[in-house]
Amino acid sequence: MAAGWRHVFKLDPNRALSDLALKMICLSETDAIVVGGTDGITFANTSALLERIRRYSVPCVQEVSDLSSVVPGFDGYLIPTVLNTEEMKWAHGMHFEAIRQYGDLIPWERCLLLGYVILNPDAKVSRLTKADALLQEADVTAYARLIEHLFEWPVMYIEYSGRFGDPQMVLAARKQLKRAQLFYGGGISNREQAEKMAELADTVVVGNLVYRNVEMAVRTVKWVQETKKRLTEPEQGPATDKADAVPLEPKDLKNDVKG
Ligand SMILES: CC(C)=CCC/C(C)=C/CC/C(C)=C/CC/C(C)=C/CC/C(C)=C/CC/C(C)=C/CC/C(C)=C/COP(=O)(O)OP(=O)(O)O
Ligand SMILES: O=P(O)(O)OC[C@@H](O)CO
Ligand SMILES: [Mg+2]
Repeated sequence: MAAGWRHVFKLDPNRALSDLALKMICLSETDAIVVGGTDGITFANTSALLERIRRYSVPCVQEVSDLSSVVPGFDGYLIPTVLNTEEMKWAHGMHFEAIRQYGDLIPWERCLLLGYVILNPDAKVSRLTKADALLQEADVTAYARLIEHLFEWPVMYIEYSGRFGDPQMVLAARKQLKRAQLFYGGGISNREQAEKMAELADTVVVGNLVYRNVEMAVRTVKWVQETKKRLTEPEQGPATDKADAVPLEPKDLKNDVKG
């Protein structure tokens, strides 16, 4: 579901967004919109936001943080699980309860597990989940290895929600992840920050900036996409002067033929 996402916006149903700002976000050419937040998320405000986003063709998924606010009709469902918490309910307790009650109704093929490592101790989500957010690089390395090799989860999410994170921490995760997709989110507010995290993470999440400066938020799409393009497309060498180029001999061509 999320494969190929380079940039996503996370919109909070508990915050006001004008029609114009929403239009700018939906037409920004971001890869997807994630609807979710930590507090004040209800069925009513989530469905109202989904209805407004559905005026546009951008893919839209819900990040489930509370079972009572799951709304049918999203393209997919992101299911967070927190690794660096000591409270079992945020790791898999609430998930167990959800599946115990509604297991027959869950569209599994449209659900994607996000393995959160929360690194900002002052974030709401950190306080909510009682995360041990004061980690060392070696801890992040270990969590990344756990996700990549033992759990074989699809996504590791480095979460700094509300403040820009330490690129060294993201790099520590990056070095371990080949199969799993790396999400980064937290405090992206300018070009330098967007480009830095786009160099390290597979998917960059922009949230609060939408509510502070929507024009700047829209520009992060281009900065992330251009950084990714620069990293994947080999640099063009100096143009060859055709007059100096040595023509291929028939034997060279023959050597190229397989079989
Ligand atoms: C019929 C139909 C559509 C069915 C779908 C059913 C479905 C998808 C079921 C899901 C099954 C399932 C296993 C659900 C899990 C249930 C659950 C409640 C799990 C708990 C998830 C969890 C660990 C939540 C903790 C909070 C968290 C990690 C939130 C992430 C989002 C986040 C950090 C947002 C930023 O929040 P914000 O408010 O913006 O914060 P700031 O103030 O810092 O900006
Ligand atoms: O809101 P910001 O700080 O941009 O963080 C984005 C996202 O990671 C929040 O879950
Ligand atoms: Mg927020």
